[in-house]
Amino acid sequence: MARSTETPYAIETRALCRVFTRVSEGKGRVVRWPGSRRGEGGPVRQQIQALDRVNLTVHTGEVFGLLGPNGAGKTTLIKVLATLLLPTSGEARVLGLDVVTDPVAVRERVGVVSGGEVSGYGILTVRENLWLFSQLHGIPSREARGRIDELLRAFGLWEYRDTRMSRLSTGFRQRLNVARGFVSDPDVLFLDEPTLGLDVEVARTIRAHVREWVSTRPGRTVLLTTHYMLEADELCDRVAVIDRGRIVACDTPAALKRLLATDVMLRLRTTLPPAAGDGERDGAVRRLETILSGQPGVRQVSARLRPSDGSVELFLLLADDAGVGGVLGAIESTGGRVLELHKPEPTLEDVFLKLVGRRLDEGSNGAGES
Ligand SMILES: Nc1ncnc2c1ncn2[C@@H]1O[C@H](COP(=O)(O)OP(=O)(O)OP(=O)(O)O)[C@@H](O)[C@H]1O
Repeated sequence: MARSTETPYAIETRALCRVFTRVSEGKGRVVRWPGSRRGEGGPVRQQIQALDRVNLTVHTGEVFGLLGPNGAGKTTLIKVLATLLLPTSGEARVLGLDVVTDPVAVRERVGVVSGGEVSGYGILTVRENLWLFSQLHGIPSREARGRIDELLRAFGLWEYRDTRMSRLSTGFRQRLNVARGFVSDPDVLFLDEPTLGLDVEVARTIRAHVREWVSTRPGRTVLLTTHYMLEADELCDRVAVIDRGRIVACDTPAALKRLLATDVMLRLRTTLPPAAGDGERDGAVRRLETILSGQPGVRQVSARLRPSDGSVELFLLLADDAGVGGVLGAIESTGGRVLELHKPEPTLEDVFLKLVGRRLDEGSNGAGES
């Protein structure tokens, strides 16, 4: 298919689905693998709906964030868009090009960086690695040299330009990995958890570079996945919240936070009910959560035990202030004592909790397994 110059979208998906089949030993919920007999406990096939009817449009020039817990489907979406995986059904276009019928043309115009992986050759120096990638992309030598120097400086790698990659610390290898994504100056750059595990300063450098790249090179688009709220909030023009393969919300960070404008948020720290022994602590936390969920005006509760001091952190969303007294009374009735109480301004984390019903760091419990 020829490139469409009409589309204002860098990325467009319609009812995009991707299903994986996982074969595992032991008990499963779904289909028995042919050949195994009922009751034998043989291998079972499990269907995992990693992407579930995803409709998404990303405008040219946007930094667009996909925010979701582990297993939500973020990497799968990037792999489909970057033509590394075929969709099971639905449509996906990058720069107007269909990823299924026109994969080569898509690949010529996109770049992919996976923060968790380090690509490159240990035997080559930092500069040689970038040079190699520039030549694989067919960048004219002069242009490549200038760009590589720029990237070495922007990512704090200048000092190490002649050091073999194998001699670099993990953090510097990751910088090199992300810098590599910019060498070909792609029209669309997919960054899968670009700052995963990096220290705060390096993560900030990378975010600053992404911003600058998009603002100084018109027509460039970034789709990044993250489960760092701050990253999504600071860097992204728009954010799609993804959970179990589904997009549950998509808007600017500010508009997403406005979703909570009418709600009252409370963060509390309490003691555990005194009767709870070591082995019963988790049960006691869940009981407290259940009791509070039943209070008038309470829309959402999330409770977590703090291993450091055995206290309980509670996050509550209330319909209005009138529910606060009931919440405090309910905590006291369980024998718990309130140690701290805050009424904070909403963050993207709160939005996520409201939309998805659990915290981002609680994971996905297996995306859309059936
Ligand atoms: N090759 C595969 N085979 C079977 N299941 C897979 C495969 N790749 C991904 N999955 C499953 O699909 C779901 C979505 O995975 P995906 O890696 O896209 O999530 P994610 O949001 O990127 O999570 P993470 O942040 O942990 O990388 C998960 O349940 C995962 O176990």
